Amino acid sequence: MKIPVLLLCSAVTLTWGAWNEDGKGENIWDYLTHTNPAAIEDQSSGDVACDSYHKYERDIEMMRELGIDSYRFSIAWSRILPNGFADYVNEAGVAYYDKIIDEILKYNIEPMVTLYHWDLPQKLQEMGGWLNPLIADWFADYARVIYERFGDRVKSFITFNEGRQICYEGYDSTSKAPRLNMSGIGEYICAKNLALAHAKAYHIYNDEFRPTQGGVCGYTIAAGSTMPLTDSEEDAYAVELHDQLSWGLYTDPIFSKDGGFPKELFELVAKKSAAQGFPRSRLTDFTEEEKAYIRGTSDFFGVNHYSGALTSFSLFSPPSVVPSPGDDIGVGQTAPEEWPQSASFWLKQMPDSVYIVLKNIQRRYGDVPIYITENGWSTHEGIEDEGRVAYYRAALESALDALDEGINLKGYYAWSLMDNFEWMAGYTERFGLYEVNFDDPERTRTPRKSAFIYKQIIKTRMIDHEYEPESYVMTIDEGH
Ligand SMILES: C[C@H]1O[C@@H](Oc2ccc([N+](=O)[O-])cc2)[C@H](O)[C@@H](O)[C@H]1O
Repeated sequence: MKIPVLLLCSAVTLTWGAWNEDGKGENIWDYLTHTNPAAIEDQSSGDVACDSYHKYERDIEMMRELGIDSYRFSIAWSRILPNGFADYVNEAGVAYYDKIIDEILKYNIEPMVTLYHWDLPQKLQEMGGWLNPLIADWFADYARVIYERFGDRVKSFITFNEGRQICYEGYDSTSKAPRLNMSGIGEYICAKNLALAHAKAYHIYNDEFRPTQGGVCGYTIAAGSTMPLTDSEEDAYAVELHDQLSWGLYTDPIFSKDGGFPKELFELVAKKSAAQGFPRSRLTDFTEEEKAYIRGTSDFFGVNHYSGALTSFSLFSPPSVVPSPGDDIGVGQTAPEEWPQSASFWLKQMPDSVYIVLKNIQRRYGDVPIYITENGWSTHEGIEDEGRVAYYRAALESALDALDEGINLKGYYAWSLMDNFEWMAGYTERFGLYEVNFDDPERTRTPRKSAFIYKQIIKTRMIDHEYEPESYVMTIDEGH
């Protein structure tokens, strides 16, 4: 089957580097890597990383080599508002993103801009970060600046990248900055504040900017493909609870018919909280007014999808007596040995996984327009990346199966254009179509085998399993 033109094939990266240049303020990842380098697997930081800040011309050349038609990137809040507050706008930061946007548009590459990809200005963290309800207004002020400065040219905005990774990993575990483990409380407070922040940013776009700018504004979560371990009713319910916690907590308030948090999860947390002696539930409900304000505030459903697992109550082993979101649902997961393993412990290649996740989203929210805003595979260093090639071919085939069944899939973004600072894993896991040499001050980029395969898929709109690159020399095709 030929890939329809509506399925864009594009690549994505974060713009790391120049951490303290041209007026940028400190963010929570700068703070974490500088104050606690041991927290990062290779004790590295994003100070220079792939250095997109200085190498953006080469990056755009790579986009043209691949022939992509859209580029998703995030804006660093503290590059635009160094302290997080909108009283002062850093014009040098605005100028940097202006250059990228203008330059990619010249080559007919559409920007898709994420407002928040985990890099909170450190000053705001010191005021409680996503646990402080005032942050909804701080984020809305920031969003307004972004629409004002870039919305004349950017027609696709995403408010948040991955609610759960912001809230659970940052505030209920130590696996992402700011690493505040608030035992079954942090994630739920953060989730509520995030939903309100998103809704405010959406309403501002919708009311003040959409009438003249005419773009779209959406939300992106991470969702794995969950399948029941057995065909028992219990395991089907385990899948439902797992999806409620890992993404429904963030998307039901926006996309479900009635709004608000997922019902079963909400009731379970209330019951568990009472049994644990809490005088009130650890998950505080929205008011009816808030529910109505949040419901319907997304023009599309963005999903970052990588992996999947088999799910069951029988696989759960209680970690400890300390309250936690995982303990609230009591569901465990496993992935069979035979599924290919990437360089990341959490990423295995589940058969038909893109199809399964898209069907799960459709079952939950109907025919909402969906963008796969990230999808990719990690390897270690090296440009021979057969694992990534196999992964992309299978993922795109699985997306085509979903399209065939009428799933409203609008676009596909590969993660990532090039290797980058991979959070707690530092530079030990590589996701790039292009390899970056982090030992080289020039941060030379070299196309991997997967870059040639991806280019061929974009060019022919076909997935040809026999295709091999003729050489490892990349050129820009006419018209790009
Ligand atoms: C590799 C990219 O991962 C994205 O985040 C995740 C992390 C984990 C899962 N998961 O299903 O377990 C999904 C998405 C992140 O947005 C990006 O920055 C990269 O780190």
